[in-house]
Amino acid sequence: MNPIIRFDQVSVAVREKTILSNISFALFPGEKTVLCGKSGSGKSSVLRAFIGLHAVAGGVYFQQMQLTPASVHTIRSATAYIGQEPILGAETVREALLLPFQFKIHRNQRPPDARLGEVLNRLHLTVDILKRKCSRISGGEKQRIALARGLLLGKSLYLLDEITSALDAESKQAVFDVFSDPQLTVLSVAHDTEWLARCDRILELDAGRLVRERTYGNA
Ligand SMILES: Nc1ncnc2c1ncn2[C@@H]1O[C@H](COP(=O)(O)OP(=O)(O)OP(=O)(O)O)[C@@H](O)[C@H]1O
Repeated sequence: MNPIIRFDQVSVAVREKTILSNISFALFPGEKTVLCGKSGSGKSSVLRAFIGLHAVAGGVYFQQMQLTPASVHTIRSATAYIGQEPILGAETVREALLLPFQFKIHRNQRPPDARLGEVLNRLHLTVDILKRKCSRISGGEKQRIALARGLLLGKSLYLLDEITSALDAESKQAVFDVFSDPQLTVLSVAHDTEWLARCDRILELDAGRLVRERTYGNA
């Protein structure tokens, strides 16, 4: 089986400062992997490197395809990247959810309202949020709306940056339930021990280096 994500000796430098150093790992279909480590250790940079937001030295691969200026669009289209403060790109939540379906490639997949409600409920949100302004919803709500958009598009690869840190217990459980789906592959950043316990693998970073790989409970 080929990995969905592979980093082969990846380094990233921003303005001559090395922020990732020689990172190698692979993520296989259906796996849930979490990056942990101190603040500033490079966790979010790993996610950003995968979607081409950093210039990288070394190889970043999606399936067998290397990340290059020519492939970056394909990689982004296949991935649901949920950053700490997602930009939803629309005025209302309904518009944000339907935004990708305006484009030709997804036009005939436009979900009916019932489907929007179903996905929102799965994430412990109600349909009332559809008419709210994106500028007036919380960071945790924005992340769940970005997640809902990924689910509506049928994406199977999720890059999640601290998506449970701002959530109450019920919303967090809803997110856990969504990602208990064995079809979904997840590369996440988290500190939350409950999230770590649900992941197959924990990659620990320290000062931009991958220093340890373990499963929960195995120190
Ligand atoms: N665009 C950038 N320009 C300059 N420095 C950057 C940039 N992006 C990241 N860095 C630096 O790279 C290092 C790693 O940042 P990163 O956001 O990946 O850390 P993190 O482990 O995710 O931190 P946190 O847990 O606080 O979110 C930090 O020192 C950060 O200041």
